[in-house]
Amino acid sequence: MTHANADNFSLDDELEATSDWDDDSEIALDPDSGPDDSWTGEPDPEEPTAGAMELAERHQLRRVASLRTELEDISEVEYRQLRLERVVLVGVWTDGSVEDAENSMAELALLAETAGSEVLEAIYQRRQAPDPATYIGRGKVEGLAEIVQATGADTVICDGELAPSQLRNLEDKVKVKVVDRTALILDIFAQHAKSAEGQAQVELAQLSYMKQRLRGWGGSLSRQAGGRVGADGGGIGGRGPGETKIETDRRRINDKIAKLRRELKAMKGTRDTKRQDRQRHQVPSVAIAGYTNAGKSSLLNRLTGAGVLVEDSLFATLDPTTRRTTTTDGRIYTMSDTVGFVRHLPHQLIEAFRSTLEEVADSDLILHVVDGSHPDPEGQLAAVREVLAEIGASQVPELVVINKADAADPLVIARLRQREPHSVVVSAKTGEGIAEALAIVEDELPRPHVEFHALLPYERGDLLNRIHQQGEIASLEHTGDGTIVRGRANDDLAGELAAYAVVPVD
Ligand SMILES: Nc1nc2c(ncn2[C@@H]2O[C@H](COP(=O)(O)OP(=O)(O)OP(=O)(O)O)[C@@H](O)[C@H]2O)c(=O)[nH]1
Ligand SMILES: [Mg+2]
Repeated sequence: MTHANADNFSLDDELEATSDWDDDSEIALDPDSGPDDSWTGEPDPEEPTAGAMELAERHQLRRVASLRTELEDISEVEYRQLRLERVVLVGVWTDGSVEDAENSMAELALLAETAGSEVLEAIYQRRQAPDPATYIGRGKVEGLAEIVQATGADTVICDGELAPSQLRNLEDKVKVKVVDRTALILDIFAQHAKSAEGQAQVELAQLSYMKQRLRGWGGSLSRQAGGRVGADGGGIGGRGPGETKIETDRRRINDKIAKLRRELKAMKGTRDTKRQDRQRHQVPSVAIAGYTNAGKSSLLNRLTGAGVLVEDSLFATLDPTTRRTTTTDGRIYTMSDTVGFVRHLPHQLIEAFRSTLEEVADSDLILHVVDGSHPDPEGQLAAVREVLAEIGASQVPELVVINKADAADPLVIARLRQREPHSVVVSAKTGEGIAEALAIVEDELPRPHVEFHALLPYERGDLLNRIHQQGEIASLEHTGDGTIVRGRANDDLAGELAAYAVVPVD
């Protein structure tokens, strides 16, 4: 580093004190008395009990190993099973206010707790940019080592995505495991993945992350493959004598990635079929998207009566749930819950979850849920829109659903309403605003576009039924010959109604 002053930024008065590891430069996040209860709140006793079994099961299975059998023999590069027990959080804050910095650290603390760890201390440093060698300023590494020792922490979690060399350098100095935010999020996903597809997606993301870091896991990696090559290591097509361990590992990871991609493709096939089915019948679809913990699953439950898991935890939902539901006038549509987003969602995860996220991009309407009681709802809206853009969903009509109105500051709600004119204020908890939200959704669902005028004989009650569910009725009259109906239907249904068309007489 050339600028000697790198560690001493005092951009404005309130930040002056953050230039050193003194008391003012640290925020200690006591998990039990966070500045906002919503961060660490106990599960609400009034919460619907649907999904409770799944919840219990999840808590029991907290420490799922993130990688399974096939990679077990990659001993040196074994993806560090994040046995995060007692952790110290470290951040480097480069721009924005102190409040922003503290929100970011609070979120990191929540993520760490979600992964099952206990946060002992959280500290951050104001800096123009992270140090290329050690992330925090080199002068501060000693201080961090002392904190680690004093608290008895076994892991340091950095609030960003670090280069392998930064992780290694820090590890050498602080003598405990050092991981970054990306690894932490991947670990949470690994713990929460339940369906075969979800597990494969997470594993794919982990392997991509790990592959880029093969060199980072210590000197022993460059060692040549010795006598202890397993059965699948030295067989047909096995590497030549000069192939190093790291090459072997990389090749195995690539093989595994290819295998997962194939499996995921097959699983996607099944889902695509279902989706095409819906599209063929032109069933409109609504996707619920939003920041993690915004209340997406709660909203789906409220809007459709689905018994989806709700948990005061980040990334409770990984598997998308789709529910069929009907408008008050009887039209059928679907509503899906999906994985939550977060600032700097690891791109490996977006990549791996792309097929799941495509459903959001393909929907007719996105309900963008934002937690009105969060300290930085605008930041969440922006982070979610960034991901939506990345998955090609920016063109889909969006209704902003400002949730948790029961817990939010009315001034914040007013501010959000002003900023997001196309929005509705609700509380999935109390039911406030839900009827209004539903009315807007029904109004914005795509309308069938083919006009028809048919005389349906009474034995075609099935067609009349379908008109009720999929079409729109403008007029209906029972006559001696059958029911005369006028209205609009989708292509499919209009085609079938053509056989009974009333020929206009001039
Ligand atoms: N006070 C209040 N809490 C709510 C409301 N809606 C949801 N919550 C709580 O917020 C937490 C998260 O709710 P979920 O529905 O699981 O949120 P999610 O967006 O599906 O979260 P992930 O799936 O983890 O991304 C739970 O503790 C809910 O009880 C609300 O309207 N008011
Ligand atoms: Mg959820």
